[in-house]
Order: sequence, then structure tokens, then C-alpha cells
Amino acid sequence: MTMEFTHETLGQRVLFGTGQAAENVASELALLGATQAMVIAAPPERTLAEAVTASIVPALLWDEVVQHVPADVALRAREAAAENDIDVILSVGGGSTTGLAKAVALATGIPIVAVPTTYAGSEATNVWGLTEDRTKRTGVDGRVLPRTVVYDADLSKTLPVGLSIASGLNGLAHCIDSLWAPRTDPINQALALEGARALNVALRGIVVDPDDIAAREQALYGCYLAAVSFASAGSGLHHKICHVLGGTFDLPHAQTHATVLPYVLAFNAPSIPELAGRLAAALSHTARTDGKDSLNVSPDGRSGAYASSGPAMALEALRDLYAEIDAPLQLADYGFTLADIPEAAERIVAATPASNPVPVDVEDISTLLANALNGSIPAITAPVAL
Ligand SMILES: NC(=O)C1=CN([C@@H]2O[C@H](COP(=O)(O)OP(=O)(O)OC[C@H]3O[C@@H](n4cnc5c(N)ncnc54)[C@H](O)[C@@H]3O)[C@@H](O)[C@H]2O)C=CC1
Ligand SMILES: O=C(O)/C=C\C(=O)CC(=O)O
Repeated sequence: MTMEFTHETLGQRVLFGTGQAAENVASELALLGATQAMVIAAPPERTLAEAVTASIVPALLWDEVVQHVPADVALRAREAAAENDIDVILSVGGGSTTGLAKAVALATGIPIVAVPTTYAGSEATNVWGLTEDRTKRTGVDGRVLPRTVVYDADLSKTLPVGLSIASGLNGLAHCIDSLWAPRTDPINQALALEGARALNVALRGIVVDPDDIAAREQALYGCYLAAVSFASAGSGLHHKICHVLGGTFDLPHAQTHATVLPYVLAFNAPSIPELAGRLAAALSHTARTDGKDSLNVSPDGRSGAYASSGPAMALEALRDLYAEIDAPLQLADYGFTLADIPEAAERIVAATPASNPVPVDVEDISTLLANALNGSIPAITAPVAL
């Protein structure tokens, strides 16, 4: 099989160290020559933000953070940045906080130093999102890619287990969607599969002991790889579904990603059997912690022990993980209703990339959403042609 692709790697500094966020933030701000910072942190993350900003330059604290970044919230933050001569934005929080920092950077070009406290991964992408008139718009712009990411596993220890699981599955969704997204290639697939392996190990560890720092570190490592693969491969069907559910129906981001993922995998996996086999290996509960494949799958996934049954194995492995970590399974739990399906399906089909490995129509998406509404993941029954 020949290989031909164009791959772009984003330039970013990553400082990874448990218990080292304050020190790393101070040194990164000094490196940027910052004189006046805007520290964006939502009220619940204020204590975390104070801990990591104890020894930095003068700072304006901004705490109006709203999920999916409503346009009016972004406007107020941009005005505050301009009025206060801000020359660096420091975000301390989840994807919503990073997202607001990106909205300011998009308009001003001010560099961001991101300190993530969830596993959403926004800190490692050049993707921005803004919501207005019940519609979430996303775009790609180099100005929003944080200059530096400071990862510190201590900061996610306070994330409740349920949210840790949902957020980690948001990361896993980046990995899985990257296997078929518009710019998928062997490099971002490799990053995505290693990200999936790390997140699988991490989430199983966090449910057993939320204070397990090694598991929290694996989660951050996995979510970074997930985000890098997603930024490179682009938004596939899964992200398009979640953007409609979040932007138009205001469903919670991480929980929506977590809930929808198995349904999208069941839909697309039969069309990517080799990659699905490698995904099954990555998600195996016997996956090795040293990153080496514990199952017999060849580099191109074709001649492995179960490449021919890869799609069913991948779905089974994902279900096994979901059962073990008590993952969310139905959209009804988050306010989505049967009456919402027609509008959602129309919007999703209009947004889905033509490159999706399975063509989608309104009927397919309505069925997928109806299954996700009530928590019935379809089995993969169709024979897979190799
Ligand atoms: N542009 C991109 O590449 C990406 C953007 N996003 C965006 O990020 C947003 C969702 O981000 P999430 O992180 O899922 O949610 P979030 O940032 O809204 O946080 C969820 C909740 O967790 C709390 N929280 C955060 N860190 C905590 C901690 N360490 N301890 C205790 N509580 C904590 C927050 O206060 C909030 O109540 C969405 O708007 C989504 O569109 C998400 C992924 C990628
Ligand atoms: O859906 C995701 O997890 C990734 C991208 C976005 O959420 C886009 C955004 O709103 O920032």
C-alpha cells in the first residue's frame, strides 16, 4: 500500500510536571516578556488560579466564563483586555476558560499561556468556537493556539470523578474522530491511537482512585495527544454532532461527547476495519502501560489476529471501558428530547464533511440520535469486507 499525505505540525511549548505549575507559569510569562496579564478563571477554579499565579506580573482577574463561549461574553472579555493593556492571557480552567482566552486572542493576537484543569484538550488546538443565535461557529486560526501549555496533574485532582470520566471521553472522542476526519493521515492516527491507549488506562485508574497521580498524568498526556491529533485531522462526524447538540440545544459539552461517541463509532467503524482493529488493541483492558501493542495487529492493521473483526472488537472494547467507568449513555439525561431530533438531524447533515467514510442522510442521523437519546448502542452486525 502506498502512502501519500500532507501533514502539518503545530508549534507549541509544553511544560509537564506535577506540582510545578506555579513555577512553570512564572518562567513562561518571563520568557514572553509579559508586563500585564489577564488571568481568566471561572469562580470554581479561583483557588487553583491563585495558587498558580502567586508570583507573576500584575494581573487582571476575569471570571465571566460560560460554556460554548457566547459571543456577548467574548465581547466583554475583549473590551477588558483592550482597556487594561493586557500583553498575555493566562487561562486556568477547563475548555470553556481556554475557549474564552481564545476568543480574546482571535481578536487581539495576544499570546495565551494555558493551564488546563480538565481533559478537554482545547489548549493544544488552533480551533476556536463562538456561539450566537443558537449556532456554534468554529474556525481555525493560528492566533488562538496557546503559546505554551502548562500541565500539572495536581490541578485536575479536584475534578469530580463523573466529570473526569466525561472529560476524558471528550479526549477519547478527539482520538476516535481523528481516525476518519477530513485531514486524517498516518501521523495523526498514530497520535490518536496512543492517546486512546493512555486515556483508557487513565480513566480505569481514576475510577479506582481519583487521587492516583499516575492516572491523572496519563489522562493529561492522553488528552494532549488527543487534541493534537484532532487539530491535525479536523472535525469529523462526531464533532459536528456534538457542536449542534451543544450550540443549538445547550447540552453540556463533555457529557455530550461521552454519550454520543459509541453511536458514532458503531456507525463509522465498519468502513475503517484496519484502524478499528488498532483502536480495539488500544482500548483493550490489557493494554500495556509502556505503549507497546499488546495484541497481534500489524503496523497497517491488516494481518493482525482480529483485523477482520476490528469494528466489532473496537465497539466491544469501548463498551467494556464504558461499563467499567460508568460512563454516560443517554442524551435524555442531559435535556435532549425526541422533539429535538428533526432540527438536530438537519443541522448535523448540513455540517458533516463529505469525506465521512459512510455517507450520511437525515434518516441515518435521526436513528443515531434516537438510539443515543435512550441509550441503546447498536451492535455491529454487518459483515466487514476487507
Ligand atoms: N477549541 C477546542 O479545541 C476545544 C474546545 N472545547 C470547548 O471547551 C468547552 C468545554 O470544556 P470542559 O472542560 O468540558 O468544561 P468546562 O470548562 O465548562 O468545565 C466544566 C466544569 O468543571 C469545572 N472544573 C474545571 N476544572 C475543574 C477542576 N480541576 N476541579 C473542579 N472543577 C473543575 C468548571 O468550573 C465547570 O463547572 C466547550 O465550550 C467546548 O466547546 C473543548 C474541547 C476542544
Ligand atoms: O468539540 C470539541 O471538543 C472540539 C472543538 C470545539 O469544541 C470547538 C469550540 O467550541 O471551541
